[in-house]
Amino acid sequence: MTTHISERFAVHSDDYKHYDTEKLRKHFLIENIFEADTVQLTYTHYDRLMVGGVMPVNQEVTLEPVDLLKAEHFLDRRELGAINIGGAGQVIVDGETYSIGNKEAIYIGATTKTVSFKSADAANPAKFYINSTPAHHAYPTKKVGMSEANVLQMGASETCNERQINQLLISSVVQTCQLQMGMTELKPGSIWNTMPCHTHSRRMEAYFYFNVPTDQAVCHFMGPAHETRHIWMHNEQAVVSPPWSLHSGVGTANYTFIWGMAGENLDYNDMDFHKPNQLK
Ligand SMILES: O=C[C@H](O)[C@@H](O)CC(=O)C(=O)O
Ligand SMILES: [Zn+2]
Repeated sequence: MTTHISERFAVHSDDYKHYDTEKLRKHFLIENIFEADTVQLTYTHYDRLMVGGVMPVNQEVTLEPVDLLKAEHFLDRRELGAINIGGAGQVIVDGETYSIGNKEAIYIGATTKTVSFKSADAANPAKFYINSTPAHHAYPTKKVGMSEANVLQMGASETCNERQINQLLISSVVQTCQLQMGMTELKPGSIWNTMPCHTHSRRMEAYFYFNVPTDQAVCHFMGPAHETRHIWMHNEQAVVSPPWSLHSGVGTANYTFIWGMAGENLDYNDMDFHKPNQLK
């Protein structure tokens, strides 16, 4: 069993505008989320949000403390959210087993000592996409399925942005210190997410795109509204959105993505909107 962890420092928007494709990808794109029987993590210095994935195949995979945290247990001063995008799985938290199926989430509170992940069937493994943030209060661990989620219908087919936003780890559903997570599903024929787009300098955000057909891609947009850039993304890749950046994408087919946020305010709606005809 292995943990792969890398560290990403924060970028200033004045620097970002001079980046070429390679440098943009190096600093913002996270290409490898799932590797069999491995904990894959990226420690970002955007609100210290960690982005990663666990895909248990042949064994139970344990979340082990990493040297970067200098903590006895991974979650001593952190909270964690996981959403399963694969087959049926289990998350074992301090000896208690939670069954987490496809599109289901679990919130794991700070001071938890042990966390491990299992798949029900190695031929159809669970894939837990993970976000973890610093936390200074221990809220209870809670499973959140689609029946507990707060579901929003957004957009319209005329503007190619008809989508369902499943707010899973949101303050009306589960108590967290700063983490918010959910999953947005684009309807067939709709390809634009988060359009009209927005910023929220109180919080950073990370997007994880999946259910992207192998011969298709998603063009993700970032930057201040007057200075946008794009990153072409493939299936099961994540992208970090700094507090100064909008985050929106257009696919060559419909797709699904998980959004996760950290920082100030647990108010999902406190966004500053940018109309399409204001973008540059
Ligand atoms: O701050 C909130 C996030 O950017 C996403 O939840 C937006 C989103 O899923 C969408 O509009 O499709
Ligand atoms: Zn946002």
